[in-house]
Amino acid sequence: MKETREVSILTGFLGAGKTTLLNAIISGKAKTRFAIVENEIGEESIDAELLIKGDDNIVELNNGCLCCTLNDNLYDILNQLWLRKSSWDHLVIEATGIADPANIARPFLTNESVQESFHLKRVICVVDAELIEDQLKETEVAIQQIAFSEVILLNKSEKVSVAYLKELQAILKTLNPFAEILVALENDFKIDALFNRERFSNFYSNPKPFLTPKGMFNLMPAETAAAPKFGLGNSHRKHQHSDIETILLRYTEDMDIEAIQHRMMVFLLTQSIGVYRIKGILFNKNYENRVILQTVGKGMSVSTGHPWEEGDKRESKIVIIGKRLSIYGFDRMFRSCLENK
Ligand SMILES: Nc1nc2c(ncn2[C@@H]2O[C@H](COP(=O)(O)OP(=O)(O)OP(=O)(O)O)[C@@H](O)[C@H]2O)c(=O)[nH]1
Repeated sequence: MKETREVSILTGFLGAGKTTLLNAIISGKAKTRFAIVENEIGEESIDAELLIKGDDNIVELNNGCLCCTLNDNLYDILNQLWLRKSSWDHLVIEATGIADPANIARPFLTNESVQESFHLKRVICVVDAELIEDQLKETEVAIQQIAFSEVILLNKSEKVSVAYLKELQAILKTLNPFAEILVALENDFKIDALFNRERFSNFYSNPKPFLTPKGMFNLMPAETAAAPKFGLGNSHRKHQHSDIETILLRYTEDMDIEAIQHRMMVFLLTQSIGVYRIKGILFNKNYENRVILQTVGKGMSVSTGHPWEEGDKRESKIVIIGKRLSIYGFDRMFRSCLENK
């Protein structure tokens, strides 16, 4: 029998907890050797810096969202991974937070040569229990992600009441009655249960959401306007099939870590409408490690990242994802947090 490798696709809206789950998978299923494809919207990798480093084959794919540029890149990566298949057992593809997983799954469901070697076992959707209702109202892709998955992992459940959690499960069931819904409690991701579930054999490759309650979701039309370019090294991009855009800012000067936390707190409370996600790797020469700044909705976290090694390019990189973003405004805000500005 021909050798094959199993594949899981990890989907879920921006900030739901995909990378956090991936870290738990990598460290929790010690006997399985994972190959990981990390797809990011911006052209700069931030998530790879947030992953636990190990012997795993981690491939970063940051020159486009896999779901809209599908894509010689994925075929190249599958070929490369196949050549070194003796070093891994299971492939996990982490989609971007705004990807339609059906598009990523398509080659595994329709391309015979891919199917000969790679077996798509499941699509796992991580859901932010606190924010998903708003996300469902604002973006169609949040519905597509839930509708296409075999397993829905209701994450950040400690942030909502038990009664609301039940209500939420009923809403998710209307979007996808076939999926198994697991509730992650206090970072217990139920990894074995996640990996028990397999694809339904009769599931077609481009589903519409089931029984979407009429009038419940106000879906935004997609825009296709070209994004303006800004400055050296900074960029402003639009996802090809939605009005969600990305800004990347870089600074080589020392970032004042206290100042940026304070500034971000005020920003999140007063000005953050339309900003879904901010991820920053911050540099300050007085810190031996990278400082990781993240926001999801109005929540913010600051943590310690990997140490700076010799040869690393020492700079702060900040990615902002949302709608109708002003690169000038964000640049001004982050510049005001630089030391010796
Ligand atoms: N309170 C709480 N925070 C969590 C939980 N899981 C993840 N987070 C936090 O949520 C933020 C986003 O988590 P990520 O794992 O980076 O989310 P993601 O889905 O990979 O985000 P994108 O790459 O932007 O799509 C981080 O600050 C995490 O620490 C949880 O169960 N509870």
